[in-house]
Amino acid sequence: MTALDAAPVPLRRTRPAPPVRHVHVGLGNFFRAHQAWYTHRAPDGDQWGIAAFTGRSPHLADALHEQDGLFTLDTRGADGDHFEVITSVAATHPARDHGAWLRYLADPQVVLVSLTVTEAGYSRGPDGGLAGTDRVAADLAALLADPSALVSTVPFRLVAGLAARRAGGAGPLTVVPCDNLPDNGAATARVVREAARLVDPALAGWIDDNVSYVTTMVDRITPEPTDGDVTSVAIATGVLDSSPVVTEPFSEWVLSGSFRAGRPRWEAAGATFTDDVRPFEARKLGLLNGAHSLLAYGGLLRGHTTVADAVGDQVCLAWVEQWWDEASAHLAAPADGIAAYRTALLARFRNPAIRHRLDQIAADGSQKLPVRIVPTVRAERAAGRLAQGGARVLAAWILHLRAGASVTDVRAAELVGLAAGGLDEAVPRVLGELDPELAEDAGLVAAVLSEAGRIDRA
Ligand SMILES: NC(=O)c1ccc[n+]([C@@H]2O[C@H](COP(=O)([O-])OP(=O)(O)OC[C@H]3O[C@@H](n4cnc5c(N)ncnc54)[C@H](O)[C@@H]3O)[C@@H](O)[C@H]2O)c1
Ligand SMILES: O=P(O)(O)OC[C@@H](O)[C@@H](O)[C@H](O)[C@H](O)CO
Repeated sequence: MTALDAAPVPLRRTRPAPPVRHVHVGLGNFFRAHQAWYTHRAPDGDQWGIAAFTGRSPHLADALHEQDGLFTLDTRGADGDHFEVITSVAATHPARDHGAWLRYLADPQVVLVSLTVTEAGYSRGPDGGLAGTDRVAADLAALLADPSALVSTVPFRLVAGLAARRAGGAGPLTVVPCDNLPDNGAATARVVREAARLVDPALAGWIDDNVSYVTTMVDRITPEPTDGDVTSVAIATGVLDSSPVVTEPFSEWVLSGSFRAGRPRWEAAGATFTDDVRPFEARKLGLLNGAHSLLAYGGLLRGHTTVADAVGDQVCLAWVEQWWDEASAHLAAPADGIAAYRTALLARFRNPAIRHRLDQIAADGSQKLPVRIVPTVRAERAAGRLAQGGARVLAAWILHLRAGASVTDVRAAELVGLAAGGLDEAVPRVLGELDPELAEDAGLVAAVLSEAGRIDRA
């Protein structure tokens, strides 16, 4: 008998939601499987309700509002599925509900803002400063005209909220970015400071004095859920949840920095607090995310759909191992620790219950390759070597861009144009967009061209 032999029960709260003291931007799958889950498990989690805003589309905010912010986390491991209803999300809002955003930020009870807005969401230019995009210019003009105007970029949403906080005398606050960016605390501080200075230098000074930025390494493979997941959760639990999340058993959260006005006891739920996140971050970005990007571009070219499919292909697996050898040479961790990490990663990639689509991972290569692949390519060059595995990832990305129609990237139109035409000219043109020095390195350009030819024949 399945739970669905009876009519499925709607998901609704039977107890009051926790009081909101934490606001999140980027209500999506990863936030729900990770930060919301840590707070749910923290011993004082019932004092730390989260108000979560979508980054753009209202869909998930509306769907979760219908079920009081509750959702089912379906953790899929070798021993089957484990279901938990997560209670920490007290309220959900679409991005356009800017009035609610300003009210939360002006509330002294709210002392944390976390972010999962993708690498592209930070509006960073190539040097890490605030990008000179049309959206940034539009937000600046809007805020100069009206401090409560609706703005869309993350740096200006934060600046608008912090201006409301300063006006309301609500005191210090901590920002906790949780995207796959190296030194994400400093990266966030920089774009917020630059945006604030453009709006009002005095506000920028207040932010410097009252806002801290924590740096984090986050890890939990969380694919986009499918309609089938809604059905399988309903069958297994008897609960009608429109928006469950599927994730893997592994989870890691490493944080560093000071919290100006408190936080949940996330360490009691498994988070690690340290003085230096960098070794954790370099290992994860190079080994996990670097291999993901390799499998995404190389695996899609070889006709695969998911990470598990691609890593089951001996050609892709050999590519991953070669990439890992190159990346591992530049990691600070001891060799036995890296070997164990690689073994564990392979098991995570092979998890047959996690359908992590390669096209999801392939999005925004222009933002991901500079932090996942280019540091190893540069370090290998500095060591007098040419990273063949790294060159292969760059080649696979350029071939992916040349396929054109399926490219999802904040810079898609521009990059697809640069990647078109004769490959000999296209390779240095595209590499130059990642880093001009790469395009001037004749040995690297030749290696990328050669790998592009090999991938086509593999
Ligand atoms: N899914 C994972 O396995 C995983 C693991 C570790 C870290 N992350 C980080 O979390 C991010 C989100 O992943 P997800 O799986 O939750 O994706 P998702 O698509 O479920 O949610 C993404 C959220 O970010 C918002 N967003 C997207 N682009 C934005 C932009 N330009 N500006 C503002 N908001 C924007 C969306 O509106 C949505 O609210 C990733 O990009 C990554 O940096 C994800
Ligand atoms: O989430 P993105 O788009 O930054 O990258 C895709 C994957 O590499 C990523 O989500 C990993 O699954 C994750 O970083 C594992 O913790």
